[in-house]
Amino acid sequence: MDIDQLKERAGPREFSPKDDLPEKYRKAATRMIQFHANSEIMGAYLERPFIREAPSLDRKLAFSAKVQDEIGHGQLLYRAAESLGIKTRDEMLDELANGEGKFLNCFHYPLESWVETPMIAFFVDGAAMRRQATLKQSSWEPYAHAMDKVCFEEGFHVKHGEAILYELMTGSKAEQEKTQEAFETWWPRIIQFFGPTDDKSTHHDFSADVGLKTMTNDELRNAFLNAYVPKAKKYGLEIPDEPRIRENGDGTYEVVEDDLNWDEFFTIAKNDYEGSHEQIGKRRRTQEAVEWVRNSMDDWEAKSAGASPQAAD
Ligand SMILES: CC(C)(COP(=O)(O)OP(=O)(O)OC[C@H]1O[C@@H](n2cnc3c(N)ncnc32)[C@H](O)[C@@H]1OP(=O)(O)O)[C@@H](O)C(=O)NCCC(=O)NCCSC(=O)Cc1ccccc1
Repeated sequence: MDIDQLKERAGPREFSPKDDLPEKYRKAATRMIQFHANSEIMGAYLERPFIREAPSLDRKLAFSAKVQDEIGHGQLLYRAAESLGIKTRDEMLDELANGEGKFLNCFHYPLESWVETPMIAFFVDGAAMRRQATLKQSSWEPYAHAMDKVCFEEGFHVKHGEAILYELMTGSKAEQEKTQEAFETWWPRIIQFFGPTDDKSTHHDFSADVGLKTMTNDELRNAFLNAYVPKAKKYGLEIPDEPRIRENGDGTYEVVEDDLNWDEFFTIAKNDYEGSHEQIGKRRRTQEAVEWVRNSMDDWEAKSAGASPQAAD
């Protein structure tokens, strides 16, 4: 199939490994799904310390389950990317560890205190849900299929983050003030979650033409603002003055996109931000620390393949 035929056929869950697809499509889908898989893993690394630091047993259990879910999503997505035949899962994991793998802007910043946890577990997860719900209609079937499980679990994550936000915003005055401070720091990054403005999005048009993406970055950003500005207010958070958010008079919102720091965003998108090196370094060290496990498994597999059936038993 050539690109024009593919564009004509493109639709929800239309393509799978049994189709003979042009390399341009397979590369574009790999770039997008690899980015997604990397983001799941790097998000889990930020949240992992809170398994220990959470203030109660229930919260520790919930964080433990969430981190495991996110790592599971990453693995599922590497498989969905691998099925395009461009890169193996191991190659993608190596790229993440050596700084070539790209991932979500929000996960290049440190997450240092408990009051910050709902910024990821409620707002970033809520933003992720918005986008992922649309990706259930993606044209690469293994990706759309993975989204069924990811969205199901992500729904619980958002509720978990919302419960923490509620607890903090109905807690002591100090907790409320610190949560507001965390919100002011994270809010612009969360708005940038949806990627560059449509006029600066280099990949959107092709991805939309071949059915990988179904909504633009700005459409999703606005849909998120419409749902989450009221939610933030409901819990007593004040929307910061910058970036300016316009209320359109019909219950919808828009951000003044020029108020956002796009230079910082694009530095992050290239893994060149100071925090990027720190987060990637953590991932690399963990991958190196368990190299012996991978090597033992490879040895075992090689030995099993060489052994007679009786010997393998
Ligand atoms: C929307 C976009 C991410 C980007 O649109 P496209 O049309 O593909 O690109 P576009 O031309 O608009 O951009 C130009 C350049 O800018 C890059 N860039 C863009 N945005 C970002 C960004 N935010 N951060 C950093 N870089 C960004 C982009 O890669 C490109 O760079 P390149 O030229 O390749 O070097 C799309 O790929 C997509 O839908 N991906 C699938 C969903 C997905 O990945 N979700 C992940 C979150 S899952 C999660 O959080 C779950 C969780 C929650 C809590 C805890 C743990 C886990």
